[in-house]
Amino acid sequence: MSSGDSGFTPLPGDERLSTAILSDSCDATGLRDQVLQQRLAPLVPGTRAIGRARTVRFAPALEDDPEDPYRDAIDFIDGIGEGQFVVVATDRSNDSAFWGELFSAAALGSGAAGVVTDGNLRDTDRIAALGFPAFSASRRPIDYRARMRVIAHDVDVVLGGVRIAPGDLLMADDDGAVVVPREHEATVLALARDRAARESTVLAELLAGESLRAVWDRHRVL
Ligand SMILES: O=C([O-])CC(=O)C(=O)O
Ligand SMILES: [Mg+2]
Repeated sequence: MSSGDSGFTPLPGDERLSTAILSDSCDATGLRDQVLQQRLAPLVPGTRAIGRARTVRFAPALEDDPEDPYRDAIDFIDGIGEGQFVVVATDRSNDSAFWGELFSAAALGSGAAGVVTDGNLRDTDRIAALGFPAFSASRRPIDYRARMRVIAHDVDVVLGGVRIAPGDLLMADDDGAVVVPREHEATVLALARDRAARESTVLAELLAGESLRAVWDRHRVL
């Protein structure tokens, strides 16, 4: 996908979608390995984000270009479009942070859905204050210059053992993150939307005092 491709536009009711519902819907489609094995936690509990993956890969590097040390990251971030979910793949690096307040501000200004990384974030209190949805393995305040560098963007990456292609649908919340390959998106989303609606009914019936057995037998959804 090029940086200009459109993002994901949620429909009314999509606020009921969750990673659990999308995961169940992937399972029902025969896609049983779409949930990242590593839980990349939101900076702010309760954060959820859904969007199209826009990928970037980092690898170790002991040198940088003192003239323009952030060139590749700047080029990547300036190409972010509405509804894109930034995916920063680092091979689980703890060598540096990869994303902070100012990258978040730029992404937010471009209408990005959020960022997820198997590495570290920094400026975390400030990212939280911006309200930018951010999910990471951990946090560390150290700059990536002359430690790590961008080696590619808009390529397939692997995060938490799951392959993510540019343009795949990605959702993250408190439970973890799920990747829906683009070619299966229509099927999985239709199942997920139906499931979300049925779960709302089930929830209401359970809260009204009906037995789990009666509700399960009627709706076959949990
Ligand atoms: O980790 C970085 O170099 C990026 C950073 O500080 C920011 O976005 O404010
Ligand atoms: Mg910063």
